[in-house]
Amino acid sequence: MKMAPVIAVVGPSGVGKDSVIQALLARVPNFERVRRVITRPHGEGGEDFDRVSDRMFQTMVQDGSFVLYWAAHGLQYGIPVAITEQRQRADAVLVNLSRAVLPEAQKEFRELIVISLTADPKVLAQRLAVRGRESAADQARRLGRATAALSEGLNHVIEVDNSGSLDATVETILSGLQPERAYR
Ligand SMILES: Nc1ncnc2c1ncn2[C@@H]1O[C@H](COP(=O)(O)OP(=O)(O)O)[C@@H](O)[C@H]1O
Ligand SMILES: O=P(O)(O)OC[C@H]1O[C@H](OP(=O)(O)OP(=O)(O)O)[C@H](O)[C@@H]1O
Repeated sequence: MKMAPVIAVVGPSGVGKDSVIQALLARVPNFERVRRVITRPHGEGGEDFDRVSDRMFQTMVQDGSFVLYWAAHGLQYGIPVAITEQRQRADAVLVNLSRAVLPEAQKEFRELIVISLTADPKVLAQRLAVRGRESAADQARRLGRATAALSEGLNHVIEVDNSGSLDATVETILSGLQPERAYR
């Protein structure tokens, strides 16, 4: 049975994970993205996700609705089991993950490609301010996690600096993926 790779896009808040995922989807026909389940408060938008209460999230954990879940920024995030069906039909499945869950994700998905985005700290601060999803205090807290290092033992990591244009980043990623598969 076909089981396409999972491409985890990771990096600090404001680095451009969602923008890069969207740009890759626009560029490559048979990539899909995972719709995450998040306990994000009403009024805070973001990518296309399923908003649930803390209580509903706990029920979903108990019901086995997630292949992976974690807590960050005072929120809970879950990756639904439907990711398996996506992997059966797509050429790759893109997902925004916490850097902290990558070892677990590699165990779970087996074929995991990590795109680790970086950007100059000043650029990060400016992008969070422009995005304006969180309060200034929350933005500052998010910037505090900016330097978290990736775990050892990840099989396939592509590090890309997204301080420049999104187009340049997407080209770099596509060339990085190129050796194994023809995505263009
Ligand atoms: N290469 C880029 N150049 C300029 N602005 C960018 C770039 N990548 C992302 N942005 C902008 O930075 C902000 C944060 O991007 P986002 O994709 O939400 O990051 P993340 O998901 O990592 O928090 C958004 O306003 C987005 O439009
Ligand atoms: O452990 P870390 O690698 O620091 O990641 C922590 C969380 O930050 C991101 O969330 P989210 O997409 O809600 O926030 P962001 O857009 O501000 O990065 C990411 O998806 C994780 O859930």
